[in-house]
Amino acid sequence: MSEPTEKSPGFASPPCLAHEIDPVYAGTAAVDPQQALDVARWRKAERARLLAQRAALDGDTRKAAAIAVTRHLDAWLADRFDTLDDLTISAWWPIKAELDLRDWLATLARRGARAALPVVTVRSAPLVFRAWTPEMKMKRGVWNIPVPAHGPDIIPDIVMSPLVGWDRGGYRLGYGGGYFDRTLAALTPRPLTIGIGLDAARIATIFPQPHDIAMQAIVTETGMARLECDEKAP
Ligand SMILES: Nc1nc2c(c(=O)[nH]1)N(C=O)[C@@H](CNc1ccc(C(=O)N[C@@H](CCC(=O)O)C(=O)O)cc1)CN2
Ligand SMILES: Nc1ncnc2c1ncn2[C@@H]1O[C@H](COP(=O)(O)OP(=O)(O)OP(=O)(O)O)[C@@H](O)[C@H]1O
Repeated sequence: MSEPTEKSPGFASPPCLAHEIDPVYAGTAAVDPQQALDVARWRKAERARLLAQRAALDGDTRKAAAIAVTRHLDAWLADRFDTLDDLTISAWWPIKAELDLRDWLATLARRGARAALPVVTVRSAPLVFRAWTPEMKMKRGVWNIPVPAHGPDIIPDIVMSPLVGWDRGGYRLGYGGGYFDRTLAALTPRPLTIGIGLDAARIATIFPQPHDIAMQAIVTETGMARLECDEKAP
């Protein structure tokens, strides 16, 4: 499939922080419907390619990548926060060969922080988050993903989101539900956002659309990714 062309500036990676001041980048400018369709089609094919590439990795490679990621995350947290006390950090219950960070997530409670998982309560609406510990009773949510059966909705300080693909603008490709974008758009103040995935999942650009919200940092097994906007790095 050929790549969508960049007819409108709304489809290019915005220059750093341009989305804060320019309606084109802020997502309030008109979108060319044909181009939106082209991008959606292109993303579908890219997603399939990246998911197949990830699924083909052996389990040990994925496990090693997950451990490396948690080392980089710990270094980042230590650098950024004097203490983890009272921090709420959300991650995910792994599906489709995503990196499994659950052991690391479980250590957060012992370190004074709180782990959380995303929950789809309403289709095509923002995610909610619930506190998670390994002992907790779980139930099956959408796509059969286990979610905490009970507990109040909480708002994380840090939202870590799994990446199917990513680019150096900090933009992510997920499963196509738009859940993380909708969730981040709805949260004020916005939590810190960290995308987590494999180095090999990097693509030149995801052709960011007005609804796409860039991650402030991206961590892979090789470390904190260098992003085009240094200002975005937390
Ligand atoms: N492990 C994990 N948990 C997660 C996410 C994730 O990415 N990883 N999510 C992160 O978002 C949320 C679930 N995401 C979902 C994304 C899409 C669909 C869905 O129904 N997709 C449609 C196809 C959409 C399309 O291609 O346009 C489908 O399968 O029919 C469901 C849940 C919350 N939990
Ligand atoms: N803030 C929003 N409000 C309404 N619709 C949105 C919003 N953000 C994204 N969407 C819709 O969600 C759909 C999928 O978006 P996109 O391709 O960016 O998903 P994704 O980032 O890969 O998925 P996910 O975030 O679930 O991992 C798009 O059709 C988009 O219009």
